[in-house]
Amino acid sequence: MLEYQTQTPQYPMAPAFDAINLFDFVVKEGNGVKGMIDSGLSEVPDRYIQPEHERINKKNMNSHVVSLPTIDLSALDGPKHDQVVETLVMSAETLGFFQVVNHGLPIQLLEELKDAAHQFFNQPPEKKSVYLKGVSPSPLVKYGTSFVPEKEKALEWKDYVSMIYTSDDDALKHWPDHCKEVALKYLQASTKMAKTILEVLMKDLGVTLDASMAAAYMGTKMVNMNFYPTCPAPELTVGVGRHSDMGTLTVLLQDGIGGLFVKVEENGNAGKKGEWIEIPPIEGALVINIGDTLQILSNGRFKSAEHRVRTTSTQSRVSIPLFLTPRPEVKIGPLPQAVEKDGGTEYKECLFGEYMTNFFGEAHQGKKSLDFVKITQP
Ligand SMILES: O=C(O)CCC(=O)C(=O)O
Ligand SMILES: [Fe+2]
Repeated sequence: MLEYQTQTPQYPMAPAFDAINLFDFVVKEGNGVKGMIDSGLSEVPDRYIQPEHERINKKNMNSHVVSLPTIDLSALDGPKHDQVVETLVMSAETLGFFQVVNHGLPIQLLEELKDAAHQFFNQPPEKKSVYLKGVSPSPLVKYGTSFVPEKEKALEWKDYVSMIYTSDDDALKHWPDHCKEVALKYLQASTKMAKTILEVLMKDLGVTLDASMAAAYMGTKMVNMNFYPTCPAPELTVGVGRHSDMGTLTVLLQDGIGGLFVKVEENGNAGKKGEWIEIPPIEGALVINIGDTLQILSNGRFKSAEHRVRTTSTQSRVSIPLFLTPRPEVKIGPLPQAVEKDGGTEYKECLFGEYMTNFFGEAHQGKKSLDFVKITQP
């Protein structure tokens, strides 16, 4: 790993931020949280202070060590095949989060990817703000901060860049130079791995994942690079608020800093219902989580996990998710095989595009996104 140094502050003294000024500086002008910190800020501005119940402090974290399965994916091709399938299915049915090793992605690629993320965000603000929504030279690249800043009372302590995949050529043409090659390799290899995992999970539902289904449910691919600058008071802020991912599967590379927490939905090996447990950083591992779409397709059997990210005061953190989602025109609803097994349907059908519009329509609010299709019993 390279050593990272925060850039020399660009202002000798912290500018006096009032609320509007701050929003313009961070969000509209694209300085991001990183620009705010680099300007010499030493206190968390009001706009970033979370209400008490959303803060991530020692009190509402698990106190005991939990053991989460780390799955050796290469064992799917050997005598332990059935055992690995069982662990994958069990993890998807309970926590909705697991980690994989021997996943086929070279460790060096993962290191290069984290380095590329640091390099991108360590650029001066004007290099990043060219990709702001509305001015970006490409519809495939978007740089921003928080989740939906205009709709959020308290902003998230995070900057990001999103890269949408349409083809290899487009990626190499449009994605930022700093990360395009490595991000594309990550996307290609992770997609292949995620397809294997989806095949296993679908088979358990009695569904054979053919090429057209894979294209339907994982047809949109997007790599994000998240950057969480150091925070002077982590107990007052969140890196990402409580949410579930909207798509089918997410593959996530996190660095060694930690701070990703998942809510336990049902009592089980992983912990007690309602408890937040940390997905510990494991070198060389990738985190996989189930998104809302797979929960819907499986008629509620596989759990899209609620998760959130804590900030730290010591070092900037990076994470790089690959979101695999349906294309907007794809209809999502419980698969007939799952409904037949369960004798009833939990969710109504909708177009994924409609689901997405609703998802981005509000600030992060846990798993509320699923209410959009949930059938409520009279
Ligand atoms: O940074 C992380 O570990 C998770 C980020 C996340 O949940 C997301 O981008 O959806
Ligand atoms: Fe997420």
